[in-house]
Amino acid sequence: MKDIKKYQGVIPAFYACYDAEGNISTEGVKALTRHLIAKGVKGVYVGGSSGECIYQHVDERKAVLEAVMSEAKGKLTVIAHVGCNNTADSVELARHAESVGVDAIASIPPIYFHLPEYAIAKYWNDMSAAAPNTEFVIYNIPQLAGTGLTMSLLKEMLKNPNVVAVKNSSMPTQDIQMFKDAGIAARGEGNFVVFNGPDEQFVSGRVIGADGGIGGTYAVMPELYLAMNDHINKGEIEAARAIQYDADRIIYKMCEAHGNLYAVQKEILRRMYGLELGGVREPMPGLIPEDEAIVAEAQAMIEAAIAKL
Ligand SMILES: CC(=O)N[C@H](C=O)[C@@H](O)[C@H](O)[C@H](O)CO
Ligand SMILES: CC(=O)C(=O)O
Repeated sequence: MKDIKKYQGVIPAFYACYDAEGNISTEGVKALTRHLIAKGVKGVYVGGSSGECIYQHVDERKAVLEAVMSEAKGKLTVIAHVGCNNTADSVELARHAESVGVDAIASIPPIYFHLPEYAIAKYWNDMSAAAPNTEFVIYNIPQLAGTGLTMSLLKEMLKNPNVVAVKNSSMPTQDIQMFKDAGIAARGEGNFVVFNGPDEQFVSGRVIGADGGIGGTYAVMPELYLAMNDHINKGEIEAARAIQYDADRIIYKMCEAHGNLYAVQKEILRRMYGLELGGVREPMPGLIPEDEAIVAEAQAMIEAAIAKL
């Protein structure tokens, strides 16, 4: 691990940014990047679930990453999720990500077919080989990917020296401990990172050993996660927990909408900051008029929680 510090902290998952026609808006991407820099986050996780990666073409994903890099270079840690559902496209994105100078690449396992572990390892290692000077982050999100990271697969991946981290989105926080322990056993203290995935348990994840967090709701309320992180660093667990409860209530409220969570969050960013990031790509459901009250309520809850800090 060259520099563990760049992974310690709050790393929002970047939202897909579209124009009114549903095409990629590089202006939106740049504006969101500048917005997050101004909020003081540690980095961004580009092209993951929140980036609607599985609904975007390879060329679109390259354009998004280039637009992020044009604003973020030297200011943010950039982790580019490059997984596609076939190896060739993933390898192409990995090579491209290294060429634009990201800090790390990341990938989910292959989805739909439940492939043997040796095939998953080869898929990840092929991407990593296409970005040989770039660190690699395993994205474990079994409830969506359909395949979970096992200890044997992690041990196999640790043979690749570029594998420096797991972004863990499984729900048991115990998984963070197990992955961290195995990583440190192989690499030594300070040389392996685990990111907390579920935003609803950011505090728990950090307390059990996550070095930082990557999350889909950080970008809409970074102040809350930055404050939780500061409190944890100071050992102020009760204060961190109180903010976690606020964040969780806000997440549950946003999830009440008919429209997808990402659509709700982009609409809130539009209302709070004038950021024009568009909607979500089908088949994800967009907002409907009945969502108006939920969006307004969630925005008010975010503003109230920030005002309490
Ligand atoms: C399953 C899923 O999408 N997990 C995300 C990443 O880990 C989280 O950041 C969620 O978006 C967040 O916790 C809201 O439920
Ligand atoms: C939430 C998250 O980490 C992602 O968008 O991939």
